[in-house]
Order: sequence, then C-alpha cells, then structure tokens
Amino acid sequence: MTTTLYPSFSILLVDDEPDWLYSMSITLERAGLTNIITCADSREALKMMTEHAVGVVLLDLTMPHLSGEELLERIAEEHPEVTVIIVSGLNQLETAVHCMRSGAFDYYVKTAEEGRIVKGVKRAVREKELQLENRELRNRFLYDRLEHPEAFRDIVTGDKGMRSIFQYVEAVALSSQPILVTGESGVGKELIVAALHRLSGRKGELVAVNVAGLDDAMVSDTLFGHVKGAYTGAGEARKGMIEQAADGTLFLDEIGDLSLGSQVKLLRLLQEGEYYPIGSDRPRRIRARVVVATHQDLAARQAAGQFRNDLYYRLRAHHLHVPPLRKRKDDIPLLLDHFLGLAAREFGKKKPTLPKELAVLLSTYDFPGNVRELKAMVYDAVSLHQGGVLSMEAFVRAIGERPVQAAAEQPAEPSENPFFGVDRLPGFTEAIDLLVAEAVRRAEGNQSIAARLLGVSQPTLSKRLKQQRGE
Ligand SMILES: Nc1ncnc2c1ncn2[C@@H]1O[C@H](COP(=O)(O)OP(=O)(O)OP(=O)(O)O)[C@@H](O)[C@H]1O
Repeated sequence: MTTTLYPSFSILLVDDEPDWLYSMSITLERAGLTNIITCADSREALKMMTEHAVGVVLLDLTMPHLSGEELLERIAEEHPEVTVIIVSGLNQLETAVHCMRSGAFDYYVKTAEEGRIVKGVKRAVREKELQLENRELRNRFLYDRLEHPEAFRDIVTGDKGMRSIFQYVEAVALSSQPILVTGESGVGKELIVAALHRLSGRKGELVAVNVAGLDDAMVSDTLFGHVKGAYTGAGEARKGMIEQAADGTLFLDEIGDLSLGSQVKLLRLLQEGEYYPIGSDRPRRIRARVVVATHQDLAARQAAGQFRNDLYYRLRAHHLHVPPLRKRKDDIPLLLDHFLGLAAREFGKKKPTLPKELAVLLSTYDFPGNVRELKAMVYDAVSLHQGGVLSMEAFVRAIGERPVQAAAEQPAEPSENPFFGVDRLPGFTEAIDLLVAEAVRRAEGNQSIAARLLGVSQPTLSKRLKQQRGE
C-alpha cells in the first residue's frame, strides 16, 4: 500500500548519534510526521538539502567535523527559507540565545520530554506550510493562472470570484490541514470538494459522510467504526469512514448540524490526530485530510452557542466560500446551455433552441436553490420538450411557485437597501413610476416579465404604462 508522506516537504534530522536519529524518526512518525530523512555526518547535510525539498531541520550542536552552530549559519545563509530547530545535549542558555540570534526557530534539550519536541516540530511544520501556501497564493493571484484547470472541468463558470476560488483551491490542495467550504445549498460545494481531492494528489478515496440527522452514537460509529462485540448487536468489527478514507479525503457534509457532543469528538480528532474505534482502547492515527462543508452560517451558529468556538477557529484556517448564483448572474446563460446539453443527451433528444425571453426571465429570478434549482428547471423543461423552441412553461411554473427575489429573506447589506443614502423619499406616485420603469428596464421591455417582477398582472402593468404616457 502506498502511503502519502506528510508534510509535503522533508524534515531532516542531523546528528552524529545513529541511535538518536533512529528513535527520533520513530517518535515523529508515530506523531504522523512521515516525510523524514536523516543525516549522521553533518558535512553531508547541505548536499542533502539541495537534493531533497527540505522544509524543517532538526539539528544537534555537538558533532565532529562541522559543528551544529557552524552548520546553522551555513543553512541560514544558503537556505534562509528552511526552519531550523536545535535539539542539543547541552542545556546552556548562552548557546541557546546565540542559536536563536543565528536564525534558529526553536531550541530544545535532548533530555526534554519528547512530547514537547514533537509539539515544537509540529508547530514549525504548520508555520512552514502556511508560508508555502501564502507564497503559492500570492503567485497565483499575481499571474492569475491555474496550474490544473482540468481539475475544475465539471464546474461551469465564467465568474471572476469563482476563478479566485479555484486559485485558492489549488493553493491549499496539498495542505494536510482541514478545509471549510461554505455557501448556500446547491451552489456546488460538493464539486469544489471533489476538485480539492483530485488536486491533493492523495491516493486514497474521497469518502463523504453527511452528518445531518446523525445522533452522537451514529456519528462515532460511522466515523470511528467499532470492534467486534463493542455493544449489543455489534457482531462483527466495522471499519469507520476515517479508515476508509486513509491517504485520501474525509468529507464531512452539513457540519453545521453536528451536535455539540460530536463537535467535541471532531475537535479532539483534529487536534490529536488520533481516535479510538468504539470498544477499543488502542488509539489509531487519522491518515485522511478532513474537508467539511455547510450551508449554515457557522459564525452565527457560533455566536448563538450552537457551534463550539475552538472547533470553528480550527476549521476556519482554510476557508472558501462559494457565492450564490444570484451574485454571479452571468453564469446563468452558461449553466443553462450546459444543463440543456446534458439533459438533451440524457433524454435522447436534440438540444432545443432557447426562446429569447428565457435568459431575461431567469436573470430576474434569485434562485434560492442556486445551481441545483436551475438544473432541475432545465431537466423538467427538456423532459416535456417536443421539438423546436423550448417552452418557457416549466420555468414560469417553477419561478411562480416561489416568490420572485426570495433573497429578500437574507439580511440586507447597506448596499442592498434601496433607500440607503437617499435623503429625500420619493412621493407615492413618483415611487410607483420609478418602480415600474426599473422593472421594465430589468425585463428588457418584456411586459409580462416586468409584471411578474412587480407582482401584478400584465394588464394592470399595461394600464399603468398607458396612464404614464397619458393615453
Ligand atoms: N458550476 C457548476 N457547474 C456545473 N454543475 C454545477 C455547478 N454548480 C453546481 N452544479 C450542480 O448542481 C447540483 C448541486 O451542486 P452541489 O451538490 O455541489 O451543491 P452543494 O453546494 O454541495 O449543495 P448542498 O449544500 O445542498 O449539499 C449538482 O448536480 C451539481 O453537479
């Protein structure tokens, strides 16, 4: 079985004592840090650093030929981007201060508790990962490029904001830290998660678990699995989803609905990197990268005490928010055409021609169900289609079932308040005239669509327009 090495860069241990190199490698590997190389001759260290992508060095001080202090200075000069941690047999304040001044990230005494050294190495790895991600992100934005556009082939969009999301996805895809994907229902979060997994280069599977509606016991059993006889009815041992996702991605959907009890368990899993299958007292290491998604406003849930602060901050380190379709209306014609092709193929029909007014009608609608809703409308329309121009009926019916511009339920931003910054309110008749003119403009002159936007019948609107013209 191939195992994904973590982190993506190597951790180099330099010490002339082979026993220490061996025991430290094992300790770090047990803590989940598997990308380790060792060097027992300090004169070889710089050469190894040019041959391997080294991100962190653990360096002994007392070594023959080339001392740790000398090597530290050479590393700081030739590889300033590499983080060096001193692990010395000497507990000397003066030496420690000197090393820190020469650029060391941290200083530990070998006799110190191993757990502290491991924590220090993990902190250095985390900082290095963030540095690399930031650099990557800066480059991507600077050159506005996508390294792997093919990873996003299923996501149809021409929107700039979505393109920035793709760039962010590429920048964090290799990170082992959790990733939070938010956005209203139906915006395409699952597609983003699939791209994240594809780009992670992880050889394991993408395993998705929808945690909404699972009680604490079900969450534990599903994620952690159980040993045989763990509880009445557990006749056979069962692997948890964490294990199924080994060397892959564990995708926890609807995380905003996770109960407070299960939130504690998830936090512990992310912090310790360990879990216990139910009925077992032997911990297992998680080897999957965790991605979570929710359509809920986690910050609001956190403020209401329904979501733990510590978990929220842990999850938020890498956060991407997929905008609703109403905020990227230029995507509507692209998606319309895409789904039309898919639906026609699925129903074995010729791709229909679109009525001219359809794009206008759809552009006036807010799509509370986002892309999923548009897709359903198109499939419905194509299933009824008899040939020639596509009928608007399925769309008009679907939109009619929902109040137009249902997004009014969303909290209004100042810029969405039509009276924001307006000192003088228009008179009643003037307001109606303004409203009518705006609806006709948005409907590109189509009176039946404009009437729908205003919530009046078409004859009523027509009468009003005639009155305005003095007819
Ligand atoms: N940009 C897009 N291009 C093509 N298809 C899309 C796009 N966005 C969404 N879809 C399609 O719309 C449907 C809903 O997308 P998806 O399941 O990814 O949404 P979601 O945000 O995960 O929703 P939920 O929060 O309800 O789980 C899917 O069939 C998906 O393939």
